[in-house]
Amino acid sequence: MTFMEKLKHSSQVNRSLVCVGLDPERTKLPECVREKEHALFEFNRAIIDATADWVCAYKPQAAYYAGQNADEDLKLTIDYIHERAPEIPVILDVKRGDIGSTATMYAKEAFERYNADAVTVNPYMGFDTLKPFLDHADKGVIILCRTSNPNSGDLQNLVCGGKMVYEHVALLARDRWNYNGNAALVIGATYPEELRHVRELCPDMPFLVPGVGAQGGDVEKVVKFGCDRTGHGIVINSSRGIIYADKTENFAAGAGNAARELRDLVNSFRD
Ligand SMILES: O=C(O)c1cc(=O)[nH]c(=O)n1[C@@H]1O[C@H](COP(=O)(O)O)[C@@H](O)[C@H]1O
Repeated sequence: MTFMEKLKHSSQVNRSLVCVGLDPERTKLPECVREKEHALFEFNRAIIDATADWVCAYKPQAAYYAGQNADEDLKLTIDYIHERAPEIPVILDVKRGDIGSTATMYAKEAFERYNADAVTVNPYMGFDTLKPFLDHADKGVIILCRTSNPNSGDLQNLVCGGKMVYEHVALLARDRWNYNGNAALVIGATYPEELRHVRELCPDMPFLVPGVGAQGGDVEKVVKFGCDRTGHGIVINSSRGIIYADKTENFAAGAGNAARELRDLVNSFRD
């Protein structure tokens, strides 16, 4: 199955548009797992077991593993998702972007070394830096368009050629870059009007929408403005809001409840 097929299937089977972000920080883990060998993986494993019925995707952010000298925990985590919940796609969040020869190695890292189903990429350097990812027709390539952070407008809202930079990205991703039908966009939940606008520009593209939970994005607006005409088309990511919902040894049950509650809240706003 391709990433796009897998995502459609998982969101239907679990009736969910929710993605759990697996961004564990060692100092924030409950004491009962913090001292274990492969503590980040052990934490993730319990979270995956507790949330697998409520989500359409998982999204580990690679910096949490690279920055804490825990690449092996990332590999163990992705392998575990494929084994425990093979219908749920894994989005490896790395936001890569570099010249073609280097990007080819980044694509190998994401799709061969880590066996991810999709990857996040940065379009700043242009098409030739995205092509090594887009050439993998079975994998999803999720392109930063209008990001959730406070200063995302510094560059993304600049007007050139009569359009804002993020609008150019959306149109390129919809048309020229989507030759394999595997392109998607990142639009932050913190910018609902931009989300509505990009949905108008790109009626059929999937969007990864981070920024609910810890960053305060409005879930109702995300659903109302972001869903496509079939009531799908968005993957709403929450990381800290789910994985740290309960900071005690009951963390996994807390994460399971938080994921189910977010799924139900999202579904309550769907037509
Ligand atoms: O590509 C992303 O996932 C991403 C894009 C963006 O615009 N904003 C954003 O927060 N993210 C990621 O989404 C996650 C958000 O985490 P929480 O704020 O804890 O839910 C982190 O892994 C971020 O790196």
